Amino acid sequence: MTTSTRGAAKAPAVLVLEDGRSFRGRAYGAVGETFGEAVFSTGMTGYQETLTDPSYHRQVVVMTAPHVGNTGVNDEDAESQRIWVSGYVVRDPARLPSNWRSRRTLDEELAAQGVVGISGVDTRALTRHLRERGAMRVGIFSGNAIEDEGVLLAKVRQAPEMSGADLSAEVATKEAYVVPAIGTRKFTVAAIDLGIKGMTPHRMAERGIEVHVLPATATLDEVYAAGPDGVFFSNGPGDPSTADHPVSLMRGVLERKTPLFGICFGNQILGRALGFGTYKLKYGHRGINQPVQDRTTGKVEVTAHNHGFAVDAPLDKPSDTEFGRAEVSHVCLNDQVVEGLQLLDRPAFSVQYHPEAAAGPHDAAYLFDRFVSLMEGQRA
Ligand SMILES: NC(=O)CC[C@H](N)C(=O)O
Repeated sequence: MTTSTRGAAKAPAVLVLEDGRSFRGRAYGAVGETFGEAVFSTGMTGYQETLTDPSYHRQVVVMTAPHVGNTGVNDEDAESQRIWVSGYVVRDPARLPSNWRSRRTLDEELAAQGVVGISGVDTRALTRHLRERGAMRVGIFSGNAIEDEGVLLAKVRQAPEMSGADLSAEVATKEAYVVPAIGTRKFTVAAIDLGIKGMTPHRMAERGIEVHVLPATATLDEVYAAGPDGVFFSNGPGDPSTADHPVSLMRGVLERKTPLFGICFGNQILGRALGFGTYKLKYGHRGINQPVQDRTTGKVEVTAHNHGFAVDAPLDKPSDTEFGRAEVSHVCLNDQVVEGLQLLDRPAFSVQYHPEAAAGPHDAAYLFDRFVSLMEGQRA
């Protein structure tokens, strides 16, 4: 669908939203056409981690930071083997990246991986539009892909929606693999890969955890084959209302009372496993500066987010669920969205945001320590 052309940064490009609004600019990265859900990220740094986060599969990411690409692309910061965003929208790309770790320009990297982008867009105007109208489908067209806007709009309206999309299996590992503990191995964790970011097993390994990363399709027997002290459910793309297999897998883990931790998609899956609903946010939370309150301590942390869906659970009091009492442990202070869940009668909790902090502030690193405490508690 896309053709990558080196040095074609000057080709004209157009971005067309499904409600008919369009923005003109220049090609950035590959030249061709692409579609996805238009979402915006407010992170001022960490574009390489964003681009390679599998949770962005089928999304066209709009950067509110006006300058992107300043530190180029290095060989250390990718969160997975490839770029997952389906398109990239920036205002003013760096003409000359500068960083001691930089190996190539972002423009070159996007082109090499066939990712169609657009530059020269008033990304703040586009973001305000998405905030008012909500996340929606979008197409980016450049070079020969540019046609009459009515034709382009019809193509955008034929692209698949994010609601109802079941995407984990498209991004997750096909084969199980092990991330060894750093130093002495203290615990073994089975991590269900629904689109896991590389930093997540690393944060566990730093705490003496040997992480057995398993495909999204893993069975309960496969989960327990590693003899895990705990089970982890990762972040991932798509609509949590479609994640029936991970939900039933998690219910099996909850029944056995094995310590359980979930991040982002994993939080939505815990919500569903407990009988709560999930819903689509108007435009989601994406960036590295979202204020969240840990209601168990009252502390506020500044956190990294990337979610378009959320759990619908009562904030005011614990709920009685099939697995005992559950409460909302964390809440976003911008909009009161549920950002964490915990069970009061079993060793299980999850957060909607990203304590692995890649990119982002490290305020929430304590959550990995909480997981370790749960596993220690189970041994005592
Ligand atoms: N980062 C994630 O795990 C995202 C979860 C889910 N796909 C959402 O958009 O809400």
